[in-house]
Amino acid sequence: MSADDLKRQAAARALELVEPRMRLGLGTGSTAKHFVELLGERVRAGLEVTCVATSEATQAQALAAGIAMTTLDAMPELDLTVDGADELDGELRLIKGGGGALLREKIVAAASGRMVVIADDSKRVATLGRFPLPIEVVPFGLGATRLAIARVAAAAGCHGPLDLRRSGDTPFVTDGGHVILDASFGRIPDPPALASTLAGVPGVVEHGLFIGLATAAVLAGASGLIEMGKL
Ligand SMILES: O=C(CO)[C@H](O)[C@H](O)COP(=O)(O)O
Repeated sequence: MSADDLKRQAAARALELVEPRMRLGLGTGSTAKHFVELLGERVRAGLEVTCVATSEATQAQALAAGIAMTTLDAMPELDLTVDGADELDGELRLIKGGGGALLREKIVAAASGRMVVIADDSKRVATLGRFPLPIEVVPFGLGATRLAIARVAAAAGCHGPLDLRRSGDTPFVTDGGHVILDASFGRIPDPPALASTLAGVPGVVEHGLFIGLATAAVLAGASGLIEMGKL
């Protein structure tokens, strides 16, 4: 079975959690894309839900699928968000932002009563950090912000290059107009400590550590689905 088949299986399981009239957050990335596709099928068959997207890409996909979309201004509380992840550990702590949507993803997850992660089981790790941690920063003062991040990260036991994410020849720009530094730490010994110290750096808009946000996960692997937390 391909990784894409596994992602779709995880998405299909999460779809079973959706009930009529729910307020949903829709994630970003290849796994979340399966969920939106499957949700669209249910909506076209008569299911009523209202959704908020975590990126312009997901917004466009959902609208094309016929899903009713709104904003967090009109609907500031959501019942359930379903999103992918780049890594998750045994405590449902995540690294997100591989697709560059971490800021909106975190805002939407924080506005949701539940956040369910869908992924193939390759995303499960014992210790976060193998996947480079995306850190969204404002372009102004990038050099100073990068240095400040390196200093606070080192104090939290994290060392490694902070690479400006590129899209071809130019820096990758997020939906919010910011840029991303991908931090190759290899291992993050204390994710909550790093999360809080990064949040205090001027110029850092958001980082991809999601701590205490995911309430459950569905991981699809060759031997079936593994569920973590309370679905
Ligand atoms: O955080 C994300 C986007 O910002 C994605 O959820 C994450 O990158 C996982 O993507 P995929 O499902 O394609 O593996």
